[in-house]
Amino acid sequence: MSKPHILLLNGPNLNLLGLREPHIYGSTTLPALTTTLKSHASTLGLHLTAFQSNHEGAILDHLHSHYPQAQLPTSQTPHTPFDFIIINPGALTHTSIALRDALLGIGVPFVEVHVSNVHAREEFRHRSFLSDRAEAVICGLGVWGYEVAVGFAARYLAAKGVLGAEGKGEGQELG
Ligand SMILES: O=C1C[C@@](O)(C(=O)O)C[C@@H](O)[C@@H]1O
Repeated sequence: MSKPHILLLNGPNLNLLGLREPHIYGSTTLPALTTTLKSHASTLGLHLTAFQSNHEGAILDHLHSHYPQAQLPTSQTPHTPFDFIIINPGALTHTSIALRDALLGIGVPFVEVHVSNVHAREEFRHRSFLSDRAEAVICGLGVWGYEVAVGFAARYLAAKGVLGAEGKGEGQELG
């Protein structure tokens, strides 16, 4: 069985992770985080690819690339289908019906991650256009939240039979 494909999708301004407002988002950069997550995913039997964009349309195009038959901009080639998505949509969380529609359109299960506790911040950050359709929402754990999401993805895919027993990785026999 080939490794299930997890997409790590980061939205606007998350390329500035580790640099922007470190008192809120910490000091880990996106490249460093991505390296850690790829290796964590691999230990769990998953193949993780990462995409970040500051452009809503580019994010939608990337999600649409799930469908090889979709009409994509000529510059974009189709990707292998995703089995699971870990998404931090940044500010698009609070504004983008188009992103919600794209995620629901491709029908791939996803977890919504926020580095900060959005509920302890400005009121406009309390609303999400995605949370009610997410398998889970993780917020306020710092960048560790992404690692938790990878662990969740492994368990979720194992429960669905997409990830073989050899790839479950985490956990131990009890009793
Ligand atoms: O860009 C971001 C980052 C964020 O998604 C987070 O990870 O905490 C929270 C959003 O409100 C904000 O716009």
